[in-house]
Amino acid sequence: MILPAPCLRVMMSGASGAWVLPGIPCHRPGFYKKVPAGKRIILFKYGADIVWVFMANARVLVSDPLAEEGLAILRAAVDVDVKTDLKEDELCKIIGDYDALLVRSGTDVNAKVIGAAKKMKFIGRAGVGVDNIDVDAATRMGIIVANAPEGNTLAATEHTMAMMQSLARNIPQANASLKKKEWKRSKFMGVELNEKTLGIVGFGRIGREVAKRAKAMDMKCVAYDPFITQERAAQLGVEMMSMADLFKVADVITVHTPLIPETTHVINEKSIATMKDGVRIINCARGGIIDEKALYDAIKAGKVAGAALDVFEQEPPTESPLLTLDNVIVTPHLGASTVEAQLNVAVSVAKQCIDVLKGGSAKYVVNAPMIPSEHTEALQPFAQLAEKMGRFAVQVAGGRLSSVECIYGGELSAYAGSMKFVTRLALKGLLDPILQQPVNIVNAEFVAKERGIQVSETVTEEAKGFKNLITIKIRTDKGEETVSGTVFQKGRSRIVAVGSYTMDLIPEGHLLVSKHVDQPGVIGRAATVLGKNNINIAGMQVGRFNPKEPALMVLNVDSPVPQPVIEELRGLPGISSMTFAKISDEKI
Ligand SMILES: NC(=O)C1=CN([C@@H]2O[C@H](COP(=O)(O)OP(=O)(O)OC[C@H]3O[C@@H](n4cnc5c(N)ncnc54)[C@H](O)[C@@H]3O)[C@@H](O)[C@H]2O)C=CC1
Ligand SMILES: O=C(O)C(=O)COP(=O)(O)O
Repeated sequence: MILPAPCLRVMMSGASGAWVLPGIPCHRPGFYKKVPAGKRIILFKYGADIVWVFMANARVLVSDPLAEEGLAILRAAVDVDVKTDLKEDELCKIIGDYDALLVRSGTDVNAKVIGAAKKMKFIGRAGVGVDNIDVDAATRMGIIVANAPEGNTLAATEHTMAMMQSLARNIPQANASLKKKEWKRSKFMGVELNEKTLGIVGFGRIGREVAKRAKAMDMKCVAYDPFITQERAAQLGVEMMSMADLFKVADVITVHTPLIPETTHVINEKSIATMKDGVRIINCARGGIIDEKALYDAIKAGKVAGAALDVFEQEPPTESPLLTLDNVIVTPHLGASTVEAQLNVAVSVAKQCIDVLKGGSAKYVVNAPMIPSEHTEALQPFAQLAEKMGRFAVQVAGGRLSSVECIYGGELSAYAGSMKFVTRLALKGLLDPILQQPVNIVNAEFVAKERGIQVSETVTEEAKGFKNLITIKIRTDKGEETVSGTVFQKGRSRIVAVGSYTMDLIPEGHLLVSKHVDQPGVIGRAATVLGKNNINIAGMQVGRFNPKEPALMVLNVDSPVPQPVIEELRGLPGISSMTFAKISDEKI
Protein backbone atom coordinates (compact mmCIF):
# COMPACT_ATOMS: atom_id res chain seq x y z
CA MET A 1 0.00 0.00 0.00
CA ILE A 2 1.35 3.44 -0.83
CA LEU A 3 0.34 6.14 1.60
CA PRO A 4 0.71 9.85 0.93
CA ALA A 5 3.89 10.86 2.73
CA PRO A 6 2.41 13.71 4.82
CA CYS A 7 -0.08 11.27 6.37
CA LEU A 8 2.64 9.05 7.72
CA ARG A 9 3.85 9.61 11.21
CA VAL A 10 6.28 7.07 12.58
CA MET A 11 4.95 5.71 15.87
CA MET A 12 7.68 3.21 16.57
CA SER A 13 9.95 0.81 14.79
CA GLY A 14 11.20 -2.58 15.78
CA ALA A 15 14.08 -4.68 14.51
CA SER A 16 13.80 -8.21 13.26
CA GLY A 17 12.90 -10.64 16.01
CA ALA A 18 10.47 -8.24 17.69
CA TRP A 19 6.82 -9.36 18.03
CA VAL A 20 4.17 -7.11 16.59
CA LEU A 21 0.48 -7.18 15.94
CA PRO A 22 0.01 -7.07 12.18
CA GLY A 23 -3.11 -6.04 10.32
CA ILE A 24 -4.70 -2.77 9.37
CA PRO A 25 -5.64 -1.25 11.74
CA CYS A 26 -3.48 -3.23 14.07
CA HIS A 27 -5.41 -2.44 17.28
CA ARG A 28 -8.21 -4.70 16.02
CA PRO A 29 -8.18 -8.27 17.39
CA GLY A 30 -5.59 -10.26 15.53
CA PHE A 31 -2.51 -12.31 16.12
CA TYR A 32 1.04 -11.39 16.87
CA LYS A 33 3.68 -12.01 14.25
CA LYS A 34 7.44 -12.07 14.39
CA VAL A 35 9.30 -9.47 12.31
CA PRO A 36 11.18 -11.54 9.72
CA ALA A 37 14.96 -11.67 9.70
CA GLY A 38 16.50 -8.84 7.75
CA LYS A 39 13.39 -6.69 8.06
CA ARG A 40 12.26 -4.10 10.51
CA ILE A 41 8.74 -3.04 11.20
CA ILE A 42 7.66 0.55 11.14
CA LEU A 43 4.34 1.55 12.61
CA PHE A 44 2.73 4.66 11.21
CA LYS A 45 -0.18 6.70 12.43
CA TYR A 46 -2.60 7.08 9.54
CA GLY A 47 -5.57 9.16 10.59
CA ALA A 48 -7.16 7.25 13.47
CA ASP A 49 -5.53 3.98 12.46
CA ILE A 50 -2.13 2.56 13.02
CA VAL A 51 -0.67 0.78 10.06
CA TRP A 52 2.52 -1.13 9.65
CA VAL A 53 4.99 -2.00 6.97
CA PHE A 54 7.96 -4.30 6.91
CA MET A 55 11.00 -2.61 5.45
CA ALA A 56 14.43 -3.96 4.65
CA ASN A 57 16.86 -3.25 7.44
CA ALA A 58 19.47 -0.60 6.90
CA ARG A 59 22.80 -2.25 6.07
CA VAL A 60 26.08 -1.38 7.72
CA LEU A 61 29.53 -2.49 6.57
CA VAL A 62 32.30 -2.72 9.16
CA SER A 63 35.58 -2.91 7.25
CA ASP A 64 38.11 -2.85 10.12
CA PRO A 65 38.08 -4.81 13.39
CA LEU A 66 35.53 -3.32 15.78
CA ALA A 67 34.92 -4.33 19.40
CA GLU A 68 32.05 -6.77 19.95
CA GLU A 69 30.22 -4.27 22.17
CA GLY A 70 29.87 -1.90 19.19
CA LEU A 71 28.81 -4.68 16.84
CA ALA A 72 26.12 -5.73 19.31
CA ILE A 73 24.64 -2.22 19.29
CA LEU A 74 24.58 -2.26 15.51
CA ARG A 75 23.11 -5.76 15.24
CA ALA A 76 20.22 -4.84 17.50
CA ALA A 77 19.03 -2.29 14.94
CA VAL A 78 20.45 -3.01 11.49
CA ASP A 79 22.02 -5.69 9.32
CA VAL A 80 25.77 -5.77 9.85
CA ASP A 81 28.48 -7.26 7.67
CA VAL A 82 32.03 -7.37 9.02
CA LYS A 83 34.46 -7.68 6.10
CA THR A 84 38.01 -6.70 6.89
CA ASP A 85 41.10 -6.56 4.65
CA LEU A 86 39.07 -5.70 1.55
CA LYS A 87 41.04 -4.44 -1.44
CA GLU A 88 39.91 -1.13 -2.96
CA ASP A 89 38.13 -2.74 -5.93
CA GLU A 90 36.40 -5.28 -3.66
CA LEU A 91 35.19 -2.46 -1.44
CA CYS A 92 34.01 -0.40 -4.44
CA LYS A 93 32.06 -3.39 -5.74
CA ILE A 94 29.98 -3.87 -2.60
CA ILE A 95 29.85 -0.43 -0.99
CA GLY A 96 26.79 0.63 -3.02
CA ASP A 97 24.63 -1.81 -1.03
CA TYR A 98 25.34 -0.18 2.32
CA ASP A 99 23.78 2.72 4.22
CA ALA A 100 26.76 3.17 6.51
CA LEU A 101 30.43 2.26 6.73
CA LEU A 102 32.44 1.94 9.96
CA VAL A 103 36.23 1.94 9.83
CA ARG A 104 39.40 2.38 11.84
CA SER A 105 42.66 3.47 10.24
CA GLY A 106 42.97 0.35 8.09
CA THR A 107 40.47 1.24 5.34
CA ASP A 108 41.30 3.82 2.72
CA VAL A 109 37.95 5.53 2.21
CA ASN A 110 39.03 7.51 -0.84
CA ALA A 111 37.00 9.47 -3.41
CA LYS A 112 36.59 6.38 -5.60
CA VAL A 113 35.09 4.37 -2.74
CA ILE A 114 32.83 7.26 -1.75
CA GLY A 115 31.78 7.76 -5.38
CA ALA A 116 30.55 4.15 -5.44
CA ALA A 117 28.69 4.53 -2.14
CA LYS A 118 25.37 5.59 -3.65
CA LYS A 119 23.20 4.81 -0.60
CA MET A 120 25.71 5.89 2.02
CA LYS A 121 24.49 8.20 4.77
CA PHE A 122 27.16 7.78 7.40
CA ILE A 123 30.86 7.01 7.62
CA GLY A 124 32.02 6.38 11.16
CA ARG A 125 35.65 6.36 12.30
CA ALA A 126 36.14 4.30 15.45
CA GLY A 127 38.98 6.51 16.60
CA VAL A 128 40.29 10.05 16.11
CA GLY A 129 42.17 10.53 12.84
CA VAL A 130 40.03 10.84 9.72
CA ASP A 131 42.97 11.24 7.35
CA ASN A 132 42.12 7.84 5.79
CA ILE A 133 38.70 9.24 4.78
CA ASP A 134 38.24 11.72 1.93
CA VAL A 135 36.05 14.00 4.02
CA ASP A 136 35.59 16.52 1.18
CA ALA A 137 34.28 13.81 -1.15
CA ALA A 138 31.88 12.63 1.57
CA THR A 139 30.76 16.20 2.24
CA ARG A 140 30.02 16.74 -1.43
CA MET A 141 27.75 13.66 -1.35
CA GLY A 142 26.04 14.84 1.85
CA ILE A 143 27.44 11.89 3.82
CA ILE A 144 27.92 12.50 7.52
CA VAL A 145 31.43 11.66 8.70
CA ALA A 146 31.86 11.26 12.44
CA ASN A 147 34.64 10.01 14.68
CA ALA A 148 35.01 8.92 18.29
CA PRO A 149 37.54 11.43 19.54
CA GLU A 150 37.45 10.82 23.26
CA GLY A 151 37.49 7.04 23.56
CA ASN A 152 41.16 6.37 22.89
CA THR A 153 42.83 9.47 24.35
CA LEU A 154 44.20 7.69 27.41
CA ALA A 155 45.29 4.65 25.43
CA ALA A 156 47.32 6.83 23.05
CA THR A 157 48.65 8.87 25.98
CA GLU A 158 49.82 5.81 27.89
CA HIS A 159 51.38 4.41 24.72
CA THR A 160 53.30 7.66 24.24
CA MET A 161 54.58 7.52 27.83
CA ALA A 162 55.57 3.86 27.36
CA MET A 163 57.40 4.74 24.14
CA MET A 164 59.20 7.67 25.78
CA GLN A 165 60.39 5.57 28.71
CA SER A 166 61.33 2.64 26.48
CA LEU A 167 63.31 5.01 24.28
CA ALA A 168 65.11 6.58 27.25
CA ARG A 169 66.07 3.18 28.71
CA ASN A 170 66.47 1.07 25.53
CA ILE A 171 63.97 -1.45 26.87
CA PRO A 172 62.93 -3.09 23.56
CA GLN A 173 66.55 -3.50 22.47
CA ALA A 174 67.63 -4.87 25.88
CA ASN A 175 64.66 -7.21 25.92
CA ALA A 176 65.52 -8.57 22.47
CA SER A 177 69.18 -8.93 23.42
CA LEU A 178 68.52 -10.85 26.63
CA LYS A 179 66.10 -13.14 24.82
CA LYS A 180 69.02 -14.00 22.55
CA LYS A 181 70.72 -15.11 25.82
CA GLU A 182 73.05 -12.05 25.83
CA TRP A 183 73.88 -10.17 29.04
CA LYS A 184 75.08 -6.76 27.82
CA ARG A 185 74.51 -4.29 30.64
CA SER A 186 76.79 -1.50 29.45
CA LYS A 187 75.41 -1.54 25.89
CA PHE A 188 72.03 -0.38 27.08
CA MET A 189 73.00 2.63 29.21
CA GLY A 190 69.99 4.97 29.26
CA VAL A 191 69.14 8.58 30.15
CA GLU A 192 66.81 9.92 32.85
CA LEU A 193 63.74 11.89 31.90
CA ASN A 194 63.71 13.70 35.25
CA GLU A 195 64.22 17.48 34.70
CA LYS A 196 64.47 17.03 30.94
CA THR A 197 62.40 19.31 28.72
CA LEU A 198 59.56 17.67 26.81
CA GLY A 199 58.39 19.61 23.74
CA ILE A 200 54.80 18.79 22.85
CA VAL A 201 53.67 19.75 19.35
CA GLY A 202 49.85 19.74 19.33
CA PHE A 203 48.33 20.39 22.73
CA GLY A 204 44.94 18.74 22.24
CA ARG A 205 43.41 15.86 24.17
CA ILE A 206 46.43 13.55 23.98
CA GLY A 207 49.08 16.29 24.16
CA ARG A 208 47.56 17.59 27.40
CA GLU A 209 47.28 14.15 29.00
CA VAL A 210 50.90 13.46 28.08
CA ALA A 211 51.90 16.75 29.73
CA LYS A 212 50.12 15.83 32.98
CA ARG A 213 52.00 12.54 33.21
CA ALA A 214 55.34 14.03 32.17
CA LYS A 215 54.94 16.72 34.86
CA ALA A 216 54.43 13.95 37.41
CA MET A 217 57.82 12.62 36.33
CA ASP A 218 59.32 16.08 36.98
CA MET A 219 59.86 16.84 33.33
CA LYS A 220 59.59 20.46 32.20
CA CYS A 221 56.87 20.70 29.57
CA VAL A 222 56.69 23.22 26.75
CA ALA A 223 54.12 23.12 23.97
CA TYR A 224 53.24 24.55 20.59
CA ASP A 225 49.65 24.68 19.40
CA PRO A 226 48.30 27.69 17.45
CA PHE A 227 44.77 27.04 18.74
CA ILE A 228 45.44 26.77 22.49
CA THR A 229 45.83 29.82 24.70
CA GLN A 230 48.72 30.46 27.05
CA GLU A 231 46.19 30.60 29.94
CA ARG A 232 44.87 27.12 29.17
CA ALA A 233 48.39 25.71 29.08
CA ALA A 234 49.39 27.59 32.25
CA GLN A 235 46.63 25.76 34.15
CA LEU A 236 48.64 22.59 33.52
CA GLY A 237 51.97 24.28 34.26
CA VAL A 238 53.01 24.16 30.61
CA GLU A 239 54.70 27.01 28.76
CA MET A 240 53.43 27.71 25.23
CA MET A 241 56.03 28.83 22.72
CA SER A 242 56.63 28.96 18.99
CA MET A 243 57.49 25.71 17.26
CA ALA A 244 60.93 27.12 16.39
CA ASP A 245 61.67 27.85 20.07
CA LEU A 246 60.29 24.47 21.15
CA PHE A 247 62.67 22.71 18.75
CA LYS A 248 65.60 24.64 20.24
CA VAL A 249 64.93 23.84 23.91
CA ALA A 250 63.45 20.32 23.95
CA ASP A 251 65.37 17.19 24.96
CA VAL A 252 62.46 15.03 23.85
CA ILE A 253 59.91 16.05 21.21
CA THR A 254 56.53 14.35 20.87
CA VAL A 255 53.97 15.21 18.19
CA HIS A 256 50.20 15.05 18.76
CA THR A 257 48.61 16.92 15.86
CA PRO A 258 46.33 15.71 13.09
CA LEU A 259 48.01 15.10 9.73
CA ILE A 260 46.98 18.13 7.70
CA PRO A 261 48.93 20.24 5.19
CA GLU A 262 50.14 22.56 7.99
CA THR A 263 51.59 19.68 10.01
CA THR A 264 53.00 17.59 7.18
CA HIS A 265 56.78 17.18 7.57
CA VAL A 266 57.04 19.81 10.30
CA ILE A 267 59.93 17.69 11.54
CA ASN A 268 62.25 17.84 8.54
CA GLU A 269 65.90 18.30 7.68
CA LYS A 270 65.83 22.05 8.39
CA SER A 271 63.92 21.87 11.66
CA ILE A 272 66.04 18.96 12.93
CA ALA A 273 69.15 21.08 12.33
CA THR A 274 67.80 23.63 14.86
CA MET A 275 67.22 20.97 17.56
CA LYS A 276 69.53 20.08 20.44
CA ASP A 277 72.17 17.49 19.68
CA GLY A 278 71.00 14.16 21.06
CA VAL A 279 67.31 15.03 20.89
CA ARG A 280 64.84 12.11 21.04
CA ILE A 281 61.69 12.18 18.88
CA ILE A 282 58.38 10.40 19.39
CA ASN A 283 55.49 10.03 16.96
CA CYS A 284 52.33 8.33 18.20
CA ALA A 285 50.10 10.64 16.13
CA ARG A 286 50.39 10.24 12.36
CA GLY A 287 53.02 9.16 9.90
CA GLY A 288 53.84 12.11 7.67
CA ILE A 289 54.19 14.65 10.48
CA ILE A 290 57.86 13.62 10.46
CA ASP A 291 59.85 13.44 7.23
CA GLU A 292 61.11 9.88 7.66
CA LYS A 293 64.04 10.31 5.28
CA ALA A 294 65.28 13.36 7.22
CA LEU A 295 64.84 11.49 10.50
CA TYR A 296 66.80 8.52 9.20
CA ASP A 297 69.67 10.74 8.03
CA ALA A 298 69.75 12.67 11.32
CA ILE A 299 69.86 9.46 13.39
CA LYS A 300 72.60 8.05 11.18
CA ALA A 301 74.56 11.30 11.59
CA GLY A 302 74.18 11.15 15.38
CA LYS A 303 72.22 14.42 15.57
CA VAL A 304 69.10 12.63 16.83
CA ALA A 305 69.79 10.11 19.60
CA GLY A 306 66.74 7.98 18.91
CA ALA A 307 63.12 7.84 17.84
CA ALA A 308 60.01 6.01 18.97
CA LEU A 309 57.46 5.54 16.23
CA ASP A 310 53.98 4.04 16.35
CA VAL A 311 52.86 5.46 13.01
CA PHE A 312 54.44 5.70 9.57
CA GLU A 313 54.12 7.44 6.24
CA GLN A 314 53.32 4.04 4.69
CA GLU A 315 51.62 1.45 6.87
CA PRO A 316 52.84 -1.23 7.23
CA PRO A 317 56.32 0.34 6.81
CA THR A 318 57.93 -2.80 5.49
CA GLU A 319 60.34 -0.91 3.22
CA SER A 320 61.29 1.80 5.73
CA PRO A 321 65.05 2.03 6.40
CA LEU A 322 64.16 3.33 9.87
CA LEU A 323 63.39 -0.28 10.85
CA THR A 324 67.07 -1.10 10.37
CA LEU A 325 68.30 1.36 13.00
CA ASP A 326 69.02 0.09 16.54
CA ASN A 327 68.03 3.33 18.21
CA VAL A 328 64.62 3.46 16.56
CA ILE A 329 61.91 1.63 18.47
CA VAL A 330 58.66 0.88 16.75
CA THR A 331 55.15 -0.47 17.31
CA PRO A 332 52.59 -1.31 14.61
CA HIS A 333 50.12 1.57 15.17
CA LEU A 334 49.12 0.33 18.61
CA GLY A 335 48.32 3.69 20.23
CA ALA A 336 44.60 2.98 20.46
CA SER A 337 44.90 -0.75 20.94
CA THR A 338 43.67 -1.29 24.47
CA VAL A 339 40.58 -3.23 25.42
CA GLU A 340 39.13 -0.15 27.09
CA ALA A 341 39.76 2.22 24.16
CA GLN A 342 38.40 -0.20 21.59
CA LEU A 343 35.24 -0.68 23.61
CA ASN A 344 34.81 3.10 23.96
CA VAL A 345 35.30 3.95 20.30
CA ALA A 346 33.23 1.04 19.00
CA VAL A 347 30.27 1.91 21.23
CA SER A 348 30.54 5.62 20.42
CA VAL A 349 30.62 5.17 16.68
CA ALA A 350 27.95 2.44 16.65
CA LYS A 351 25.55 4.66 18.60
CA GLN A 352 26.21 7.58 16.27
CA CYS A 353 25.63 5.34 13.26
CA ILE A 354 22.24 4.21 14.55
CA ASP A 355 21.28 7.78 15.45
CA VAL A 356 22.01 8.92 11.90
CA LEU A 357 20.24 5.98 10.26
CA LYS A 358 17.19 6.76 12.37
CA GLY A 359 17.20 10.27 10.93
CA GLY A 360 18.97 12.01 13.79
CA SER A 361 22.42 13.54 13.97
CA ALA A 362 25.75 12.27 15.20
CA LYS A 363 27.53 13.60 18.28
CA TYR A 364 31.00 14.00 16.77
CA VAL A 365 30.34 15.03 13.17
CA VAL A 366 33.57 16.18 11.54
CA ASN A 367 32.05 17.63 8.37
CA ALA A 368 29.27 19.80 9.80
CA PRO A 369 29.57 22.73 12.18
CA MET A 370 30.11 21.51 15.72
CA ILE A 371 28.19 23.48 18.28
CA PRO A 372 28.70 23.22 22.01
CA SER A 373 26.24 20.61 23.30
CA GLU A 374 24.77 23.15 25.72
CA HIS A 375 23.66 25.24 22.70
CA THR A 376 22.06 22.41 20.76
CA GLU A 377 18.67 22.46 22.44
CA ALA A 378 18.41 26.25 22.50
CA LEU A 379 19.27 26.60 18.82
CA GLN A 380 17.11 23.76 17.50
CA PRO A 381 13.91 25.87 17.05
CA PHE A 382 15.93 28.60 15.32
CA ALA A 383 17.51 26.09 12.97
CA GLN A 384 14.06 24.73 12.09
CA LEU A 385 12.70 28.24 11.54
CA ALA A 386 15.70 29.24 9.40
CA GLU A 387 15.17 26.20 7.17
CA LYS A 388 11.49 27.02 6.72
CA MET A 389 12.27 30.68 6.06
CA GLY A 390 14.83 29.62 3.45
CA ARG A 391 12.24 27.42 1.71
CA PHE A 392 9.72 30.24 1.79
CA ALA A 393 12.13 32.95 0.58
CA VAL A 394 13.52 31.03 -2.39
CA GLN A 395 10.07 30.05 -3.66
CA VAL A 396 8.63 33.53 -3.26
CA ALA A 397 11.65 35.22 -4.89
CA GLY A 398 11.97 32.72 -7.78
CA GLY A 399 14.96 32.83 -10.12
CA ARG A 400 18.58 31.79 -9.79
CA LEU A 401 20.05 32.36 -6.34
CA SER A 402 23.23 34.44 -6.23
CA SER A 403 23.66 35.57 -2.61
CA VAL A 404 22.34 34.85 0.86
CA GLU A 405 22.77 36.92 3.98
CA CYS A 406 21.66 35.55 7.34
CA ILE A 407 21.31 38.12 10.13
CA TYR A 408 20.86 36.90 13.69
CA GLY A 409 19.59 39.49 16.19
CA GLY A 410 18.74 39.94 19.85
CA GLU A 411 19.34 37.02 22.20
CA LEU A 412 20.88 35.05 19.33
CA SER A 413 23.94 37.27 19.60
CA ALA A 414 24.89 35.24 22.69
CA TYR A 415 25.38 32.20 20.44
CA ALA A 416 27.54 33.99 17.86
CA GLY A 417 30.04 31.14 17.51
CA SER A 418 27.32 28.58 16.86
CA MET A 419 25.20 30.36 14.24
CA LYS A 420 27.02 28.61 11.37
CA PHE A 421 24.84 25.63 12.29
CA VAL A 422 21.66 27.69 11.78
CA THR A 423 23.02 29.20 8.55
CA ARG A 424 23.59 25.70 7.14
CA LEU A 425 19.93 24.88 7.84
CA ALA A 426 18.85 28.13 6.15
CA LEU A 427 20.96 27.12 3.13
CA LYS A 428 19.41 23.65 3.16
CA GLY A 429 15.98 25.31 3.05
CA LEU A 430 17.06 27.60 0.22
CA LEU A 431 18.74 24.95 -1.91
CA ASP A 432 16.90 21.71 -1.28
CA PRO A 433 13.62 22.68 -2.99
CA ILE A 434 15.29 23.81 -6.20
CA LEU A 435 18.02 21.21 -6.69
CA GLN A 436 17.72 17.59 -7.71
CA GLN A 437 20.62 16.48 -5.51
CA PRO A 438 19.93 15.99 -1.82
CA VAL A 439 21.05 18.93 0.28
CA ASN A 440 21.62 18.53 3.99
CA ILE A 441 23.51 20.18 6.83
CA VAL A 442 26.68 18.40 5.72
CA ASN A 443 26.86 19.54 2.11
CA ALA A 444 24.72 22.74 2.17
CA GLU A 445 27.70 25.11 2.38
CA PHE A 446 29.64 23.13 -0.19
CA VAL A 447 26.70 23.05 -2.65
CA ALA A 448 26.24 26.82 -2.25
CA LYS A 449 29.93 27.44 -2.90
CA GLU A 450 29.96 25.11 -5.88
CA ARG A 451 27.08 27.07 -7.41
CA GLY A 452 28.83 30.40 -6.80
CA ILE A 453 26.27 31.54 -4.21
CA GLN A 454 27.78 34.03 -1.79
CA VAL A 455 26.89 33.34 1.81
CA SER A 456 27.39 35.76 4.68
CA GLU A 457 26.39 35.77 8.30
CA THR A 458 25.94 38.75 10.65
CA VAL A 459 25.23 38.71 14.37
CA THR A 460 23.80 41.82 16.00
CA GLU A 461 22.08 42.79 19.24
CA GLU A 462 19.39 44.65 17.25
CA ALA A 463 16.13 42.65 16.94
CA LYS A 464 13.53 45.31 15.96
CA GLY A 465 11.52 44.92 19.16
CA PHE A 466 11.61 41.10 19.21
CA LYS A 467 13.59 39.05 21.71
CA ASN A 468 15.23 37.27 18.83
CA LEU A 469 15.13 37.78 15.09
CA ILE A 470 16.41 35.88 12.08
CA THR A 471 16.48 37.77 8.80
CA ILE A 472 17.33 36.04 5.55
CA LYS A 473 18.09 38.34 2.62
CA ILE A 474 18.46 36.68 -0.73
CA ARG A 475 19.31 37.95 -4.15
CA THR A 476 18.28 36.10 -7.32
CA ASP A 477 18.35 37.05 -10.98
CA LYS A 478 14.71 38.10 -10.51
CA GLY A 479 15.37 40.49 -7.62
CA GLU A 480 15.71 40.50 -3.85
CA GLU A 481 13.62 39.05 -1.05
CA THR A 482 13.90 39.57 2.69
CA VAL A 483 12.14 37.37 5.21
CA SER A 484 12.31 37.81 8.99
CA GLY A 485 11.17 35.38 11.64
CA THR A 486 11.20 34.92 15.37
CA VAL A 487 10.76 32.14 17.90
CA PHE A 488 8.40 32.85 20.78
CA GLN A 489 8.15 30.90 24.01
CA LYS A 490 7.70 27.12 23.81
CA GLY A 491 9.32 27.07 20.37
CA ARG A 492 6.37 28.70 18.53
CA SER A 493 7.83 30.27 15.42
CA ARG A 494 6.46 32.96 13.10
CA ILE A 495 7.52 34.77 9.97
CA VAL A 496 7.12 38.36 11.10
CA ALA A 497 8.07 40.25 7.96
CA VAL A 498 8.23 39.66 4.23
CA GLY A 499 10.05 42.47 2.48
CA SER A 500 8.88 45.62 4.24
CA TYR A 501 5.45 44.14 5.11
CA THR A 502 4.75 43.09 8.68
CA MET A 503 3.24 39.60 9.07
CA ASP A 504 2.31 37.07 11.73
CA LEU A 505 2.62 33.99 9.59
CA ILE A 506 2.85 30.37 10.70
CA PRO A 507 5.56 28.90 8.47
CA GLU A 508 3.89 25.53 7.85
CA GLY A 509 2.22 23.59 5.06
CA HIS A 510 1.10 25.23 1.84
CA LEU A 511 1.22 28.99 1.32
CA LEU A 512 -0.06 31.23 -1.43
CA VAL A 513 1.71 34.56 -1.66
CA SER A 514 0.23 37.36 -3.71
CA LYS A 515 1.29 40.87 -4.48
CA HIS A 516 -1.74 42.95 -5.31
CA VAL A 517 -3.26 46.40 -5.11
CA ASP A 518 -5.11 46.93 -1.84
CA GLN A 519 -8.62 47.62 -3.07
CA PRO A 520 -12.04 46.11 -2.37
CA GLY A 521 -12.80 42.82 -4.10
CA VAL A 522 -9.28 41.52 -4.79
CA ILE A 523 -9.08 39.18 -1.79
CA GLY A 524 -12.70 38.10 -2.27
CA ARG A 525 -12.13 37.16 -5.91
CA ALA A 526 -9.06 35.11 -4.97
CA ALA A 527 -11.01 33.33 -2.21
CA THR A 528 -13.79 32.52 -4.67
CA VAL A 529 -11.36 30.91 -7.11
CA LEU A 530 -9.88 28.79 -4.32
CA GLY A 531 -13.34 27.81 -3.03
CA LYS A 532 -14.45 26.84 -6.51
CA ASN A 533 -11.42 24.54 -6.72
CA ASN A 534 -12.12 23.02 -3.31
CA ILE A 535 -9.00 24.54 -1.73
CA ASN A 536 -9.63 25.46 1.88
CA ILE A 537 -8.10 28.62 3.33
CA ALA A 538 -6.75 27.93 6.83
CA GLY A 539 -5.34 31.38 7.57
CA MET A 540 -4.73 34.73 5.98
CA GLN A 541 -2.24 37.53 6.49
CA VAL A 542 -2.31 40.85 4.68
CA GLY A 543 0.50 43.36 4.88
CA ARG A 544 0.01 46.86 3.53
CA PHE A 545 0.96 50.46 4.17
CA ASN A 546 -1.95 52.49 2.81
CA PRO A 547 -5.22 51.71 1.02
CA LYS A 548 -4.95 51.47 -2.79
CA GLU A 549 -1.21 50.86 -2.54
CA PRO A 550 0.65 47.59 -3.25
CA ALA A 551 -0.06 44.98 -0.57
CA LEU A 552 1.11 41.48 0.21
CA MET A 553 -1.23 38.62 1.08
CA VAL A 554 -0.17 35.22 2.36
CA LEU A 555 -2.80 32.48 2.58
CA ASN A 556 -2.24 29.24 4.51
CA VAL A 557 -4.15 26.67 2.43
CA ASP A 558 -4.92 23.08 3.38
CA SER A 559 -3.79 21.47 0.13
CA PRO A 560 -1.41 22.08 -2.76
CA VAL A 561 -2.62 24.56 -5.34
CA PRO A 562 -2.47 23.13 -8.89
CA GLN A 563 -0.72 25.22 -11.54
CA PRO A 564 -3.95 26.00 -13.54
CA VAL A 565 -5.48 27.46 -10.36
CA ILE A 566 -2.39 29.59 -9.77
CA GLU A 567 -2.65 30.81 -13.36
CA GLU A 568 -6.34 31.65 -12.83
CA LEU A 569 -5.44 33.59 -9.67
CA ARG A 570 -2.69 35.44 -11.53
CA GLY A 571 -5.22 36.54 -14.12
CA LEU A 572 -7.51 38.21 -11.57
CA PRO A 573 -7.75 42.00 -11.74
CA GLY A 574 -5.49 43.78 -9.20
CA ILE A 575 -3.16 40.82 -8.68
CA SER A 576 0.38 41.45 -9.90
CA SER A 577 1.97 38.19 -8.78
CA MET A 578 0.88 34.90 -7.21
CA THR A 579 3.30 32.28 -5.93
CA PHE A 580 2.69 28.94 -4.29
CA ALA A 581 5.24 27.91 -1.62
CA LYS A 582 5.54 24.56 0.13
CA ILE A 583 7.18 24.56 3.53
CA SER A 584 7.61 20.78 3.63
CA ASP A 585 10.75 19.02 2.53
CA GLU A 586 9.34 18.07 -0.84
CA LYS A 587 11.09 19.15 -4.00
CA ILE A 588 9.27 21.75 -6.05
N1 LIG B 1 48.62 6.08 17.32
C1 LIG B 1 47.34 5.93 17.52
O1 LIG B 1 46.83 4.82 17.51
C2 LIG B 1 46.50 7.11 17.77
C3 LIG B 1 46.78 8.29 17.14
N2 LIG B 1 45.99 9.38 17.35
C4 LIG B 1 46.35 10.61 16.67
O2 LIG B 1 46.88 11.52 17.62
C5 LIG B 1 46.69 12.84 17.14
C6 LIG B 1 46.15 13.73 18.27
O3 LIG B 1 44.89 13.25 18.70
P1 LIG B 1 44.02 14.09 19.76
O4 LIG B 1 44.89 14.67 20.78
O5 LIG B 1 42.91 13.20 20.17
O6 LIG B 1 43.45 15.21 18.81
P2 LIG B 1 43.02 16.70 19.23
O7 LIG B 1 42.23 17.20 18.09
O8 LIG B 1 42.45 16.71 20.58
O9 LIG B 1 44.40 17.49 19.28
C7 LIG B 1 45.10 17.88 18.14
C8 LIG B 1 45.72 19.22 18.45
O10 LIG B 1 46.57 19.59 17.35
C9 LIG B 1 46.47 20.99 17.25
N3 LIG B 1 46.94 21.48 15.97
C10 LIG B 1 46.22 21.63 14.81
N4 LIG B 1 47.02 22.16 13.87
C11 LIG B 1 48.23 22.35 14.44
C12 LIG B 1 49.45 22.86 13.95
N5 LIG B 1 49.59 23.31 12.69
N6 LIG B 1 50.51 22.91 14.79
C13 LIG B 1 50.39 22.47 16.06
N7 LIG B 1 49.25 21.99 16.60
C14 LIG B 1 48.19 21.92 15.77
C15 LIG B 1 45.02 21.28 17.50
O11 LIG B 1 44.82 22.64 17.87
C16 LIG B 1 44.69 20.33 18.63
O12 LIG B 1 44.82 20.97 19.87
C17 LIG B 1 45.77 12.73 15.93
O13 LIG B 1 46.58 12.75 14.77
C18 LIG B 1 45.19 11.35 16.07
O14 LIG B 1 44.81 10.82 14.85
C19 LIG B 1 44.96 9.36 18.22
C20 LIG B 1 44.63 8.21 18.88
C21 LIG B 1 45.37 6.97 18.67
O1 LIG C 1 42.32 7.09 16.57
C1 LIG C 1 43.30 7.25 15.84
O2 LIG C 1 43.58 8.33 15.28
C2 LIG C 1 44.19 6.14 15.59
O3 LIG C 1 45.19 6.32 14.96
C3 LIG C 1 43.82 4.79 16.04
O4 LIG C 1 43.88 3.97 14.91
P1 LIG C 1 43.20 2.53 14.90
O5 LIG C 1 41.75 2.73 15.19
O6 LIG C 1 43.86 1.74 15.99
O7 LIG C 1 43.45 1.97 13.55
